[in-house]
Amino acid sequence: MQAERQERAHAQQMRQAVGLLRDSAGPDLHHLWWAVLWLACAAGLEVVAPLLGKRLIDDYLLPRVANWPAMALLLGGVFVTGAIATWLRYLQLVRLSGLAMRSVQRLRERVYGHVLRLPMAFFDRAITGQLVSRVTNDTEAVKQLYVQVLFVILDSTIVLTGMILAMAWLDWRLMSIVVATMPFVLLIVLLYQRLSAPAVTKARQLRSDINAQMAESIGGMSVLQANNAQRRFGERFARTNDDHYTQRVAEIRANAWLLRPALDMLNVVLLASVIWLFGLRAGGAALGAAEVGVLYAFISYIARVIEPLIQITMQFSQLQQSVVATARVAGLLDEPGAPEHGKCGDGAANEAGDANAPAIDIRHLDFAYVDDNKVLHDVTLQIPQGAFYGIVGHTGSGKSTLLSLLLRYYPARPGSILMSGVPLDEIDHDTFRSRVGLVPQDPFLLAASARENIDMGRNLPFERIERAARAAHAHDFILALENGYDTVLGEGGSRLSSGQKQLIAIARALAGEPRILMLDEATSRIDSATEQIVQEALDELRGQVTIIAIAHRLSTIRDADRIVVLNHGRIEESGSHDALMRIEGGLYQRLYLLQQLAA
Ligand SMILES: Nc1ncnc2c1ncn2[C@@H]1O[C@H](COP(=O)(O)OP(=O)(O)OP(=O)(O)O)[C@@H](O)[C@H]1O
Repeated sequence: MQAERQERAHAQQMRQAVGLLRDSAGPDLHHLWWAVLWLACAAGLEVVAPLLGKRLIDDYLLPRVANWPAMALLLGGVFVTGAIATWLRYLQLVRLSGLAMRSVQRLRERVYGHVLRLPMAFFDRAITGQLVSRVTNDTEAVKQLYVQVLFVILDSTIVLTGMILAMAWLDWRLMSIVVATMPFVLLIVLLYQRLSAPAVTKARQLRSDINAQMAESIGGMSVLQANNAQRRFGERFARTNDDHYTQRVAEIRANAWLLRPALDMLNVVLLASVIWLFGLRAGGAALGAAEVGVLYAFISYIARVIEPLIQITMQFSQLQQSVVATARVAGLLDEPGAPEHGKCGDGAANEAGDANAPAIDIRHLDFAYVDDNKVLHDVTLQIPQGAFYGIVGHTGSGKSTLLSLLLRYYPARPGSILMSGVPLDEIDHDTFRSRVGLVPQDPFLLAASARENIDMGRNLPFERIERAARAAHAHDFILALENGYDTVLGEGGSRLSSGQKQLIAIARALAGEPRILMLDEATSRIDSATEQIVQEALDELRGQVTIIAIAHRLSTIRDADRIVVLNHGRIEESGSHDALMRIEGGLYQRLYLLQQLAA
């Protein structure tokens, strides 16, 4: 049962790999046919060389016929066929390598493009290092499939077929001996596969784990060092690395102890059998001239017949690895992308919306990340255009979840959220993203200039970038940097303070000139002075932009038009700061007083 399941999984992986190979080759597929043609010609010429040698021995060397022109012609033939075969192999390699590299390039772009379009829910489960491994290492496996596996298997198969045909033509009985040994080769290969397959799969998985651990540790280095966890992480890494080594050794051992020696032995047995049969035929007498030529050709062929078989078998381990890797890439590509929005909506209405409708209209919204474990319960809320709304609540009360739904990171029930009167799921992607700006809790800066960080690939005119920076109160400190807007901010904006990073993130959001600005705890990491600057920036935007701010620090949203208090996913209270403070024993009042005490 288990074996059957494994077999089915393997067949499925193979189908996925072949499909991906075909797709990624795309318009270059004709190069493959040319490469196969060159390969067939080269292999054909290599089969001809021993026949010319046989002719030389049979017709001129053994009978001692000193026909120099004819002998030179045959020798020259051996040389020329070899030279042309080499040249054809070069041609096919150029085509196949080009095809393979362009395939990898195409595939990488496709995988990266697909990853960019995956819904946020996917990233809740994904491990960064493994994803990076898919895009870099696993796509490379496609090249291996083309250049190593496909090429060697094709080459060897063509050479093998040509040689068997030539041997059959020379002496079919001797050829049968050679062919009879082939099932043994197959048997050895199957045994090897069975022994090494678990180690191959495990080693791949462990390599991915090594990448994941490395990425995780580098990403969280400050936390790791602050907690003095280097030793534990080092030990965990060493264990994974050690397991990887063990699996690789198991794989190499199966190769070294079983595959190569068994196949080499088979080669020796085959040679011995053919020579022995010749001996029997001659019955102790000297061999006839014709037989010596045939023996020469057979020995030449046997030396080459086993090699393609070995080559084919040696590719199986590579084939296994590549198929597993390619199937993983195919699996990633099969992940459904984020839903397409606004396909059925009326474009014009979609673009404008209803100017009199609330900026955000949430109607009886329920939401669960998993099954029926609801995180939001029957949330109903209307946010007028140009209003400033604060959302507060205890940790885990559902604030970020609500924001994620407003940002369409997760699908809300159709029709449960409207933006300017248009259901959120009916607004097309570009309109939606141009309407909404986000300032996340973690500003996420690129290792690029201040200008690029604000622009974020949108190719905005510089005036707009500068206007946004001024509005976010970031302009002055950017100008104070050595190259102003062109100063590279370092990885993750390492050259800036937390507050400055946050201001850049606000400038980035404002540069899109959004109608709705969402702030997710944008002031949680900054000092009171910078918070003051952010507040000033928000004040200046009031009335022009609808602002929805999640804040742990209640001073940030104190002046909001309305503060919504969430408790266990329900709206518990809602009103202005003063109104909420008047609710004796109310949740907001308690939160506020607690913060005052702590301050
Ligand atoms: N991606 C997720 N998958 C599953 N459950 C989640 C996910 N994100 C949040 N939750 C759960 O949803 C609930 C609400 O979380 P949410 O992050 O919305 O709270 P919050 O009010 O923003 O908290 P905080 O103030 O700590 O940021 C929590 O119980 C949390 O465990």
